[in-house]
Amino acid sequence: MVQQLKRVEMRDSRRIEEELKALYNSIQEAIEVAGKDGTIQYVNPYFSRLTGISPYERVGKNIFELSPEGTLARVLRTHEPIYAHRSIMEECDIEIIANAYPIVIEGNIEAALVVFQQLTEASKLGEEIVASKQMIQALTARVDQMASSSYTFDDVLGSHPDFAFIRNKARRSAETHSPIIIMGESGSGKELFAHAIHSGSMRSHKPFIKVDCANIPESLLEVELLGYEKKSQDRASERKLGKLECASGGTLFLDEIGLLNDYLQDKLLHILLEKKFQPVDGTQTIELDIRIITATNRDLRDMVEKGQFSADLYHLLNGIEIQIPPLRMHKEDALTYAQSFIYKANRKLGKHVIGITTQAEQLLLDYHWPGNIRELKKVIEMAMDSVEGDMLNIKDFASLVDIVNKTEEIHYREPMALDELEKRMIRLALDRYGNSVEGKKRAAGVLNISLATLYNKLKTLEDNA
Ligand SMILES: Nc1ncnc2c1ncn2[C@@H]1O[C@H](COP(=O)(O)OP(=O)(O)OP(=O)(O)O)[C@@H](O)[C@H]1O
Repeated sequence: MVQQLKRVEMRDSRRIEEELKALYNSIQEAIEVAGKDGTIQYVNPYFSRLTGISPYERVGKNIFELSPEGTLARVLRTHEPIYAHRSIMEECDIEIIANAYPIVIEGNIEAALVVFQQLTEASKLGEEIVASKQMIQALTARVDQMASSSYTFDDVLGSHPDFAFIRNKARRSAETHSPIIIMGESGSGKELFAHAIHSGSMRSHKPFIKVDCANIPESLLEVELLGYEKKSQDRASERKLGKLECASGGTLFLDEIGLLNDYLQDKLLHILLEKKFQPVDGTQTIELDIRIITATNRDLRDMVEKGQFSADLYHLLNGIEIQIPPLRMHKEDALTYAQSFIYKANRKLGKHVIGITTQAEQLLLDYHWPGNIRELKKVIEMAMDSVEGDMLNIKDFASLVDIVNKTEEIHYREPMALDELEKRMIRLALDRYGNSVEGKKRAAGVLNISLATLYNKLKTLEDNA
């Protein structure tokens, strides 16, 4: 019975041996096996084909002598497998990539086996592709972080009821999936609103990508949006990611959409309808997953009526319309903005300005701000450059004084409370003749009141300020 069992075992192990030999012989990878003392026991036919070394030249030699730093010798020393190891096989001067394993029986290392291939251009390319993919993933994560918007609704200052109403509307619309058109004069805060809407949306952790339709030449805008793929003769392809793809998962902000030419309006319309696109000269189809926010300081509806803008595209983009009021319609907020710009400029310039004199504040409130909040920012920054004390005063806003004085005349065509009119006239006269005693005398003369009355009125104005 025992004899019978032994015969069966031997037959089985011979069968396994033969199966392994057939496998090793047919495999298109080089195999080499060394015993625990380093003696090479076996090389398969592919090993000889690849290296030009026959089994007779190889088997029986010791791997610790032939290649002490090679993978087989290292596995025999460490008992640990090695994966995807690149090296030059010195005996035949070919670059190889190898996996090596210990053969362990009942806890003891008995041998080691290495399987390797020549590192061809194709496999090198494969490795490079994997490395490139990893790099792209890392870069995409970085782009997501960098491109992601850093402005929120907390940065959108202003408490005038009309302005607060619009901000609330924008805040609510952020939570929807609708495309949004932001309209408003230049410098009124359209881009800031777009950032805040993105930050308040479900896409906030994804990129916020801006395309400035005004500043990119028409001829480049298509590539800017769609990207391109260029195949050269050596089949290596050059690819530039378009903004539509960069914004994937996030928000694409198309600034000055009114400047998009007919061809691109049409193209954008089809992309939005089909929800996919191909890069310029490319064959690959890319699915579209973005929210579009557009901005314009033009009257798009009027452009549609005049046939200057595609009606279909307008309706597609106009899910929710946000109309930002110009600063002159919420002038009271000018002082809040001014204070925040002073705070930022203090930090930038290392100054310690604490505010604005009442007279200068009045100037800011009187000015009509055609360039809106951006212009106010610039005016404050210029004043911060010249200021000497800790308060911005009227002479830090010299450029505005003349304009305000000229436009006052236009303002006074509108009816207003008599005490407001009196206050403005007194200020106008003092701005013109100065605050010295001599200046006040001349101002009183022009206003047709006594110097004492002027002093009394100034005192009352000061008390009420
Ligand atoms: N409500 C606000 N609170 C604080 N700062 C604001 C506000 N609105 C705009 N700003 C600031 O004013 C400047 C101009 O704003 P923004 O660029 O958003 O205007 P815009 O309408 O997009 O201008 P344009 O039409 O010229 O592109 C920016 O520095 C912005 O941060």
